[in-house]
Amino acid sequence: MRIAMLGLGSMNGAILSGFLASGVSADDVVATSRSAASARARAAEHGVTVLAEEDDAEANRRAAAEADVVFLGVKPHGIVALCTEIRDALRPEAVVVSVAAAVDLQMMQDALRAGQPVIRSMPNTPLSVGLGVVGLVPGAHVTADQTDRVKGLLGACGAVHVIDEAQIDALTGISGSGPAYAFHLAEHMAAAGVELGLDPALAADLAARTVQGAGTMLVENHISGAADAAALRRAVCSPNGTTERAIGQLDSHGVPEAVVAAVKASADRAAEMTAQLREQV
Ligand SMILES: NC(=O)c1ccc[n+]([C@@H]2O[C@H](COP(=O)([O-])OP(=O)(O)OC[C@H]3O[C@@H](n4cnc5c(N)ncnc54)[C@H](O)[C@@H]3O)[C@@H](O)[C@H]2O)c1
Ligand code: PRO
Repeated sequence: MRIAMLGLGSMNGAILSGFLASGVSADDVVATSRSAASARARAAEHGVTVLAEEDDAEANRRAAAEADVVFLGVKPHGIVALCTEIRDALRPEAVVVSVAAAVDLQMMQDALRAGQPVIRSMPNTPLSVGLGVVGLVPGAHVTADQTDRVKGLLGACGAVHVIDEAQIDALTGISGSGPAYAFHLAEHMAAAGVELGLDPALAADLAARTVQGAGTMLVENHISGAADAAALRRAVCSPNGTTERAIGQLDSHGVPEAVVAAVKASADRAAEMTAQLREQV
């Protein structure tokens, strides 16, 4: 299966790292970027061909023309223009997969040739280490076989959920944006350790491995059905112990409400962006 990755920034770069680690051959991937300098840097980093728009105005069309699956990894406001740009270069059976927030299937289908298969996705950056989460919304012209092929590709680097388009903003609020919430937590746990006198490198290591361990334990218990997040949290809290005091601080500082507000804000922003993009097309 030949793969094109148009726009090799944070998200498409993370997906590409996941693909290569899961056994996709670098020879089967052609990527594009805007500048020649970033194309060289990304090619050296991943060992794949990266064409630069700066060198070749046809870079995206060339990469798309050969591909069975085309990942669109540019910012949301650039997706429709990119669809229009590659429209006539795509093979009719090539599956276009957008990773962009807010750009709905209709906007992409309208910009591509009639009948072109399109999948809207919401991935997250831990795909780079094989622990991603992806929401997939197959468009009207996608066959079950094409969905399975994309699901198989992404499923080798994370958990894939096929969902309705109406659910994608909520999924974005949890798993699309969510890695940033976990990084934010680790960032501030480490900063507190430094305030308490720890060496910054030690504090960062403690925070990172604690988030990793808690995450792995949570997923294992979730899969087996043995315990949910609340039960695992309670198991760390000895009565009148250190953690109970700490969780009391999180609760009295409004952290549970803040997390709910954060997830909703991400979902609401996605919907707001969709409305703005619809006004522009
Ligand atoms: N970063 C995340 O965690 C994340 C998660 C889920 C979805 N997304 C989605 O991924 C998309 C990209 O976000 P990102 O964070 O990777 O941004 P980014 O800025 O890191 O990457 C975008 C890349 O596209 C390149 N680019 C722009 N126009 C181009 C063109 N015409 N041809 C070729 N390359 C072009 C840019 O140079 C840049 O490298 C967005 O639509 C976003 O909604 C991002
Ligand atoms: N990053 C993108 C954003 O912040 C989409 C989800 C994660 O808009």
